[in-house]
Amino acid sequence: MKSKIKICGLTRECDIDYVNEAGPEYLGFVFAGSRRQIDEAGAARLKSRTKSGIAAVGVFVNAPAEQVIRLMENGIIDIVQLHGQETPSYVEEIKRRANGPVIKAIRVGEEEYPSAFFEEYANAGADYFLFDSGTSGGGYGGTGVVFDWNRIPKTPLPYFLAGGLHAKNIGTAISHAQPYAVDISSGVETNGVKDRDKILEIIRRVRDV
Ligand SMILES: O=C(O)c1ccccc1NCC(=O)[C@H](O)[C@H](O)COP(=O)(O)O
Repeated sequence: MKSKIKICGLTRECDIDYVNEAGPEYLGFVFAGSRRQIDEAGAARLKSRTKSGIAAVGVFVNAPAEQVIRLMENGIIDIVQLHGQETPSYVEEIKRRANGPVIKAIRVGEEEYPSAFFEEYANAGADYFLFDSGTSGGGYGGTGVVFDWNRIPKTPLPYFLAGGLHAKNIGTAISHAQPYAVDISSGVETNGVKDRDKILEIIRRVRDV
C-alpha cells in the first residue's frame, strides 16, 4: 500500500494554499515551543482555509490535556500527535475525552525500548506511532536529522516515519521502511519557510514510489 503523507509545521496562509494544491493526507500545526509554533487562533484561521480531505494534526510536547481536548472539540485539529514524554495514561485520557486518533511520537536514538513499552501505548488507545530522530538532533522534533532506519522498532501499530526526509531520500526511505505514512517538515523548507515547489516535488515522488 502507498505511504500517506504529512506536511508539518505550517504557519502561513500561503502554506495552506501549497498543501491544498499538493494534496497530502495530513498537515501539521505545531503547538509546542518551536520556530514553527502556531497559536490556537492562527491554527483556527488556517484550518478554515484547508481543503476537506486533508486532516489537521496538532503536535504537542507535554501539553496540558485541557489544551489538546479544547482544540479537538473546537474542530481546529482532527488528530493529536504527542511528541514529548506523555505517558500511556495521558494517552488514555486524551482518547477518552477527545475521541479522535492519537499518534505517539518516539525519538529513535541509542535507547532500546522493550516491546512492552509499545504495547502499553497501544493498549491505552494510541492509533499510530511516529518514529523521529533522537535527542542528538537537539530538540523534540523538526530537526531535519535522519536517524538509522534499521533501528525502527517492531510495534503493534502502523507508524509515521519522520526525521530529515526530503525529495532525494524519500524513495529510499519508503522502500526500506514501508511506513504507513511519511512526515516531512525541514525538507520542504527554504530559508526556514515552507516552499511550494519542494512540497509539490516530494508529494509527486511519494505518489510515484
Ligand atoms: O517541527 C517542529 O518544530 C517541532 C517542534 C517540537 C516538536 C515537534 C516538532 N515537529 C514534529 C513533526 O512532526 C516534524 O514533522 C518531524 O519532527 C519531522 O521534522 P523534520 O526532520 O524537520 O522533517
